[in-house]
Amino acid sequence: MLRRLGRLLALIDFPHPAGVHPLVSCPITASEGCFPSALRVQSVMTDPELSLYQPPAVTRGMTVLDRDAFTQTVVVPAIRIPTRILNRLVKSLKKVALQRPGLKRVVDDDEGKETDGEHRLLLLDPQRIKSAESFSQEESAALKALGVEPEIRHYPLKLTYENLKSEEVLRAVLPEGLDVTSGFSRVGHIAHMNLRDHQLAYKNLIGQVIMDKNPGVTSVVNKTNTIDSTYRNFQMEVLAGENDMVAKVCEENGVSYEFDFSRVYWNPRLSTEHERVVSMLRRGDVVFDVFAGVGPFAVLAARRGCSVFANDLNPESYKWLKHNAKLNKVDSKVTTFNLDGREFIQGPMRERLPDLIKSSGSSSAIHVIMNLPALALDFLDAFRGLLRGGEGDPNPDDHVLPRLHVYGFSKEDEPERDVLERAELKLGTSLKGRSEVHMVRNVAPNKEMMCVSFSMPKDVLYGEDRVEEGGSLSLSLSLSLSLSHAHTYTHKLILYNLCLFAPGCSEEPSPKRPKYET
Ligand SMILES: C[S@@+](CC[C@H](N)C(=O)[O-])C[C@H]1O[C@@H](n2cnc3c(N)ncnc32)[C@H](O)[C@@H]1O
Repeated sequence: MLRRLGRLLALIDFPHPAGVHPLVSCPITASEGCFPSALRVQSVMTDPELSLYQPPAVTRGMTVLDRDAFTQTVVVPAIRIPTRILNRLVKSLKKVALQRPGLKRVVDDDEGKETDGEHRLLLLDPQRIKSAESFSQEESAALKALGVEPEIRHYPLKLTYENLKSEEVLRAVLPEGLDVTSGFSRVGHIAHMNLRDHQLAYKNLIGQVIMDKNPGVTSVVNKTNTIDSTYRNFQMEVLAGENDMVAKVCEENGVSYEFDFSRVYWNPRLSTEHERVVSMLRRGDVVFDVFAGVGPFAVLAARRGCSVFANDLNPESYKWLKHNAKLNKVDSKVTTFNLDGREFIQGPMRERLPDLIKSSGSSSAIHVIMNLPALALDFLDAFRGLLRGGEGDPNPDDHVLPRLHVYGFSKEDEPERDVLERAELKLGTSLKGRSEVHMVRNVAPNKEMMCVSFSMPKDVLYGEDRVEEGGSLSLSLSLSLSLSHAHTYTHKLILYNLCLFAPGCSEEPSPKRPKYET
């Protein structure tokens, strides 16, 4: 029967009515023998731009998901293969075989039934196979070698919601021409989306589709504000599924974390960065994690054999930080604090540093991690004069001093230079020759997340410039540094004029206006 249909199709090129997409066949509410539309396959086969699925018009603008409305019968090319060589040939034709979620690509052949199932049909991708000539040389050779005619048949295929990809469903629903991007971050059972304005009218349907199409996702949430809260957590709205925000994340390295995603900071895109920094640590090293969150650096470092002092201001992060240390059986290696970062540096860290510096050397090192990119660089002045006049050697070797890894966002053209200069400005000294800058990731158009790593200069820790909590930097020193680092004429001029009023500010000649800058 199918062969007869195929022959018929090869002869007829039906015109399709205006406004009807040539590929659109009939909704499945009609019987499978709904051939008038299936006959339009001729046009389908000649238009490479068309995708297999062209949604029924009733799906456009849908806001409550009606899965049945997506069902459709399309006609796809197929090749008839003797069952005994099926496996061999399917392997040779795998590049052109139809690939669809939940669909079998090898189906019974009506005629095969008559001949005791000696033949099956392999369904082919209509984008790749339009006629017998579409097969590649290798594919044609494989067919020839096994004695199979490359004759293309036409198979009416029932596509249901289950066989569609999420983009296909959303493209069918959302207004034509608008972006349907359905990307999300996965945090345990939660899919976390960031919908655009034009998608909001369809938000619950989008959530449901994401849940249907991604096994293991049982909750879909949408971010409802930008991440500008103190604790760096998102406000979110549940679009579909359960309202359980306590997620369990199992990382590839065998570490698990649990936390309430609605109340703490967690970014699945940082796992490479966590591993990069922790790979620099050695067993026996000491780590101070100033903005630890729920512990992705701290727990990983402790698992590597380091002693960790981890701090976070958010009481909820602190709770899960302790929980995660326990969960990963490193609670004896992680001491936790619930303090402001500056208090942590000037309190618990300051108390421990003299002894640690005394005992650190070739076998162990001290690391300080500061991952709060919007603000961490501003906390660096807390190290100025931190150990001045205290216990311990006031003149230790450079290599025993802490190594810092400080994160910062930059929107400048030269983000490496920008974050390094901001670090120098806050420390009141140059980091020339003792720092590295790493680009972590692009967080938004023209906004980079950077990490500056450097060994803390002795003169910062033991120098004069003790800055108490809430205190200000030495104005003259800051101005001198910024003046020597300013790149634009305007910037230089402002700083130069401020310097004139700051006693002790280094005297640089008045900046010259370059020709190209106004
Ligand atoms: C960007 S998150 C980083 C968390 C974790 N280190 C990571 O890599 O995923 C910054 C963390 O700093 C905490 N935080 C914000 N302000 C703080 C402050 N002043 N002192 C200490 N922690 C703070 C937030 O609660 C948040 O957990």
